[in-house]
Amino acid sequence: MLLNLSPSLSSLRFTSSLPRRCCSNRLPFLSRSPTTRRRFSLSVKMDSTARRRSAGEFYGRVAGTTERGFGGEVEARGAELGSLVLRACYTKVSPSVQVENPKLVVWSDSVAKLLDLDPQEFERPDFPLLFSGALPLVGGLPYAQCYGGHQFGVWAGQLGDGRAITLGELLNSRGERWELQLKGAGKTPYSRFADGLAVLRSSIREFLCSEAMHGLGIPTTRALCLVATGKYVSRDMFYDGNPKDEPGAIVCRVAQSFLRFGSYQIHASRGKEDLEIVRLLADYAIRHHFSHIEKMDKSEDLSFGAGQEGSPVVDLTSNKYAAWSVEVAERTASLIASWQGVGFTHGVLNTDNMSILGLTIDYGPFGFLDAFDPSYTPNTTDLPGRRYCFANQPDIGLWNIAQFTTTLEAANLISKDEANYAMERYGNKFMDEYQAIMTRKLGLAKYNKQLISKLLNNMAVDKVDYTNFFRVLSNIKADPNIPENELLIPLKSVLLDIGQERKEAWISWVQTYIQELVSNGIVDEQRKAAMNSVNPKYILRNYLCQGAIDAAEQGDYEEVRRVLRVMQNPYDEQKGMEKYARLPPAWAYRPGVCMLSCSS
Ligand SMILES: Nc1ncnc2c1ncn2[C@@H]1O[C@H](COP(=O)(O)OP(=O)(O)OP(=O)(O)O)[C@@H](O)[C@H]1O
Ligand SMILES: [Mg+2]
Repeated sequence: MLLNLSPSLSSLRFTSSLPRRCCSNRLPFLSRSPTTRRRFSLSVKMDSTARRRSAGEFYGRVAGTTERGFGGEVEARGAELGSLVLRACYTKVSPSVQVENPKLVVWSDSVAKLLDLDPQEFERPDFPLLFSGALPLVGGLPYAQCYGGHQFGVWAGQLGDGRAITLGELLNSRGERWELQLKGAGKTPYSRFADGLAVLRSSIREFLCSEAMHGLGIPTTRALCLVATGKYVSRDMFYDGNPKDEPGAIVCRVAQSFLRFGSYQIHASRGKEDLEIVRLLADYAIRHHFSHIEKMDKSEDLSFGAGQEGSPVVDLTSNKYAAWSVEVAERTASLIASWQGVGFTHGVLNTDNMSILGLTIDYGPFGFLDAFDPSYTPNTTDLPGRRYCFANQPDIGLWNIAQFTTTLEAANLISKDEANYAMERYGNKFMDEYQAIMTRKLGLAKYNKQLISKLLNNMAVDKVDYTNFFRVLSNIKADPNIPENELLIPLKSVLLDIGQERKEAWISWVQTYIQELVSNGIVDEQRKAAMNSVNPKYILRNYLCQGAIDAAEQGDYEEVRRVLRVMQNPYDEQKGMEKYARLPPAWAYRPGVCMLSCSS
């Protein structure tokens, strides 16, 4: 039954979606058992230049672990246990979640604006029913996508969408395409062994972090609203064999597209008969999300590599897929550089969690750095090898791009040279962006590798808070005559418990920093304003999420809403909100707060 909707929700303009011929409901053979599945292994080819240029080595030195490697074989979660959906990239399926007096926990007015949705619609009594999927949206065309991925470096086959159901794609008045997706809306043909549901705890984390990342200016999937279903879901949060009933919830997330690297990999993995789908999906993505590539001027000379010894010419105007792979590589590089800038550690950088639009996607066991620690990983599953730790993210991005370009190569869309070229561009883009970001964080006019490297080294040794340090750094004056015993005064709130020897190391660093500032010649006040516009005062530390979760699990949603408001403007001083800039309290170190599992 369709509800008689008020003008705003009912006037959302849903549009056509993924290629119709790739819908499993149109195919005679839907699925087969996993026993007949093929094995898929892609070797990783890292272009040596790209690798050299990535920042991992840099962090590696800081951590004193130049030898990195992505070791620690962790068993890939989600081995194929369900049936496989073949020769299709999506299946029409409707949300099937059970609800009992569902409640709207939190919502985002700014996402409503993206969709041209009247914010008053959040007050509709049937809103929680519509956005838990219990009632259908007029004009919606719900479906779940098929994708696979490498998990912890191991090919894991078909994975999703196991619990995310797209309600449809909207066109807003500016002609932008926005996909609405419910995460935790019930089983799909891709759910394998699991229940298709999500809990309030993980949904609050996803909602808050999506909007916090947007507030920081970092590309991300967005979140329109979060509904508590009123039903309980069983989860073994610590994987200790003691599952607990937790309140269920559903986030409605929004992005221009949720296509992932794994959306392409799955079809390449299935050999000849599915390669056509790789091409169709690539055409779809380019047409709708990279249309400038299709319009590229063929007369423009975009040849690269000519004249350099041993590097073949790559002409991006002659192959749109090559141009596309370069853009995906560069967007990924920019994204990861921006994560490094704010200390964000994703926690599960599997290829199924890599967006082709360069968005942050899948807020599972993520964490922002508190004390600077290059080897920090927030994910307990990642602990043996720390494959996804903070310092490894740039290299993992490249590893994932290597999987993506290998996929396009397997589908005969790009050549080996073009694949190598995309990886090289990843490395260059990452270093350019990373250097620019760190230069801005320090308020410098030009990149100073030694100064930054020394700083990170000092921060690692003294476990200095990554966010608060850069915020107070802007208080340093570019005055070479400040007496030595006063040099650390502006930093005293962040240099805690350091002995005389370490004080000397910091004084020496501050002296060099001041010399650099003096030679840059930027007026102190101007520099301070510029630095405060890139160094956030507020960051979504895991303990802040936990405070909001604890209250929400008791039925009080005010704290979630307050944290959202603070994180929407992370660069502003906000009166009365200083407590949200504090370091984690002792209770934050209990299991499940700063260190999380994938159980959600
Ligand atoms: N409770 C669940 N029921 C069914 N499928 C699930 C469930 N939890 C995870 N999955 C599926 O397992 C795959 C890998 O898990 P991951 O932790 O990345 O999931 P996720 O948080 O649901 O993903 P995303 O935010 O990327 O959509 C995903 O494709 C996801 O759809
Ligand atoms: Mg995921």
